[in-house]
Amino acid sequence: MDLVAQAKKNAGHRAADMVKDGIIVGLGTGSTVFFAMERLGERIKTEGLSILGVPTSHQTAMRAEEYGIPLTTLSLHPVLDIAIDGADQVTPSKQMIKGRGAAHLREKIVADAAKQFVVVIDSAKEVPVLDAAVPIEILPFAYGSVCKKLVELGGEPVMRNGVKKDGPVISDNGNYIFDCAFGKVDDPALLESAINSIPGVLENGVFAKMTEKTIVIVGKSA
Ligand SMILES: O=C[C@H](O)[C@H](O)[C@H](O)COP(=O)(O)O
Repeated sequence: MDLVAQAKKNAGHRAADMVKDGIIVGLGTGSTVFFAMERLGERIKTEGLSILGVPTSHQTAMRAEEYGIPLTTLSLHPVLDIAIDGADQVTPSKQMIKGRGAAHLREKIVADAAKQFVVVIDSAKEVPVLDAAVPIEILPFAYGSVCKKLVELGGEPVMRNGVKKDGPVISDNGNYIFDCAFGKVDDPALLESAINSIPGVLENGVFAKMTEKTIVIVGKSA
């Protein structure tokens, strides 16, 4: 396992070890949170840990099945005790950009529903200022008018295309994903609200308003 994967595993396992018996856990999407889920699966088998997970993507639901983590829904459990998730960039004030895997719409819903948001990263994700392109989930019907408004906001929206599929990535919710560069983001909360105020935007990957309940775990590789 390379050093980055070791750091991700360390972060994921530390987050999973924070999980107490009998709680409801939001399960994010991505390579780092999958290490947390792997460890939760081990704890279920070896310690008899009893939890229910709320998955944020089809892939996470499949991984949960593989690791033996029982699942529930937000309709049955609208309040979660904890959500564990990865991120693409995180600042010292715990504002972040997420959505490399196009799962940020459900991830933000699940994080918002959780009392505590535990973010697991390796040190390459730590940045002084957010500057990555912001993933934005857009209703296909509205992508033209939304892109025009994003340009007016100072962004450069680029449709995310499939790797082993021609044409646009279609999210788990049936929508398009655009990656929109804004350069350095001086006020992430303002940008998050401005993007979401455009009709046709379902959600964007700036997570700037959950800092109080957020704990960031930066994994170590040794
Ligand atoms: O849509 C994907 C998510 O926001 C991921 O949590 C994020 O991209 C981090 O993924 P990874 O842990 O694989 O770097």
